[in-house]
Amino acid sequence: MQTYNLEDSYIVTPTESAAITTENIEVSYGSHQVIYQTNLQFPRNKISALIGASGSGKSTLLRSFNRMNDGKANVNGQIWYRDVDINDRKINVYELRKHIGMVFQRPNPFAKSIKDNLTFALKENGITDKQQLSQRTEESLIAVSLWDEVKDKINESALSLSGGQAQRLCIARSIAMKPDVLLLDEPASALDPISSAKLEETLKTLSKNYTIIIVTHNMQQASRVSDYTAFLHMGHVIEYDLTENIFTNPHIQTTEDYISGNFG
Ligand SMILES: Nc1ncnc2c1ncn2[C@@H]1O[C@H](COP(=O)(O)OP(=O)(O)OP(=O)(O)O)[C@@H](O)[C@H]1O
Repeated sequence: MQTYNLEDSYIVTPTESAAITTENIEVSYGSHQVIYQTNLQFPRNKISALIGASGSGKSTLLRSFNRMNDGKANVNGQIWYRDVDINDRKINVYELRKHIGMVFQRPNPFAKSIKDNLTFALKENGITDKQQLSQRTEESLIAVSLWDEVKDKINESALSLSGGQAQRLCIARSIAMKPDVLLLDEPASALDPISSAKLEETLKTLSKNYTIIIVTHNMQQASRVSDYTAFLHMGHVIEYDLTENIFTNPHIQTTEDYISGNFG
């Protein structure tokens, strides 16, 4: 692979107000540093994509935003969410994750009914009113365009759903808790193209009410779905800009080479 100057970067500050701002974030697994000096602002109610070759650090960076690296990696620097540094060790991680939810690569519904998948965490958080539980269930399923597909089998096992439906259920499960921010780590990589397209539509709709940060390997997906894109290379954010600019008019050679398929 061609050697690039990793200090060469082009990072914009979005004009919209930020939901999450990182300040000098660095992440290491033991002595292996995998994220370097990251300063990014992720705007509210927009979709931001993290792209880059395998091993560039996308998932590691994403996982810092709701403390999923705790116990695995050292994260230094600040991550601001509503004037709170969520990287502060004193933060209640359980509470934090009610505000910043995460959906993983493989759909992982609980082996419970569709309804129980959605109400489980709500009940754990003290919501017991049946009408309220039903309303949240319906709202969350409508938000991910799953309600019409499952409304007649809400008490059946979630394990009977297709991969695409199960992934949308997992997103519904996250938003049932009414978070602000949704982190998605390659949510479509295990889905067929039709389910993947449906998921992209869902994300677009959800971005009216949620801030979404998505890791994706799929550049077409990033260009279709996201408003902003950060390109990572060997743990460095090389370029961060409006998605349209990244894909049509990148400022840095490394970005251009990556998006034109010259490596990765
Ligand atoms: N739990 C871990 N322990 C040690 N090293 C890890 C761990 N997770 C990731 N790494 C290392 O951190 C670096 C970045 O990995 P990460 O998974 O964040 O990259 P990525 O860009 O998301 O890759 P991919 O697209 O393949 O998922 C890699 O060198 C990887 O081997």
